Amino acid sequence: MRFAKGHGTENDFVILPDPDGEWDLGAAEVAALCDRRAGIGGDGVLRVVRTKALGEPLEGAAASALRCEWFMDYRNADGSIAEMCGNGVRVFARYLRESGLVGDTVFEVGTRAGARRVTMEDDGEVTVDMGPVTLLGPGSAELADGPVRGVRVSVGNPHLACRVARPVAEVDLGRPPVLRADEFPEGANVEVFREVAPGLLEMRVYERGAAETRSCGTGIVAAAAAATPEGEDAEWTVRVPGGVCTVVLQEGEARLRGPAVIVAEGDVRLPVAR
Ligand SMILES: N[C@@H](CCC[C@H](N)C(=O)O)C(=O)O
Repeated sequence: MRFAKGHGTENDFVILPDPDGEWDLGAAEVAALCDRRAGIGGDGVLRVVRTKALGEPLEGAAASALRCEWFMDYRNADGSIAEMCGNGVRVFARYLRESGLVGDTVFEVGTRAGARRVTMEDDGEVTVDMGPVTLLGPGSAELADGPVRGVRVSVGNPHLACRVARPVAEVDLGRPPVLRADEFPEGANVEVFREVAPGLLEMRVYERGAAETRSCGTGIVAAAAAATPEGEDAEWTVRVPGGVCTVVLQEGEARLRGPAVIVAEGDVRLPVAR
């Protein structure tokens, strides 16, 4: 099967073109592809499928995706399904453009969180209209080095964004955060962030379905929203281990801008032997 590999601020993905929905991709296959020793390696898989060939109902928040030609079928490295990926959707857009599947510089991509408009910028970056960002009240988690408190945020997918007083490099993200089931029945991505200067955040993330990653676009938006006084608009630059993105928060919605590159293309055997 053909594949490509790409990343956005080093949040890296295996891209599987499956325009007509011929692959029934199971969790074990996704995990094998994302394995960094026995597979290709990645924080997740982006299956590139025509929305009409997806083969699953798109209802509720996902329904607006029905108007999009292309759908980003996102899988975490452990094979679980996620609603949205802010770095992934930029990489997905880059792949659609580079492979000639889309000719426009502004277009929409279908996701399980709904249609997301992407803009290919002249400087090589990609901007995504991330849709509504919803603050859901306080939440908490137990990290390897102690408890943290934060804000529960939905960016289409669930987050706990925690402001910390110390440099984020000092936080131990070596073990999966323990979350409360009543706060996060579907699990969550956990961000720790610190305001290092006005308008500048540093952030690290432990992703649901993966582990600590070098970046998380929806997590960057969640941290920016948690750092902003409620009800206000704001613009943030967010520094993560894999690079830098910017977030504009306006009237309860977010726009995320950052790099997205394709680094390799080739053939992979499915199933990947482990
Ligand atoms: N890395 C992504 C988020 C991927 C999904 C996440 N792990 C989840 O399960 O919600 C991003 O850039 O947003």
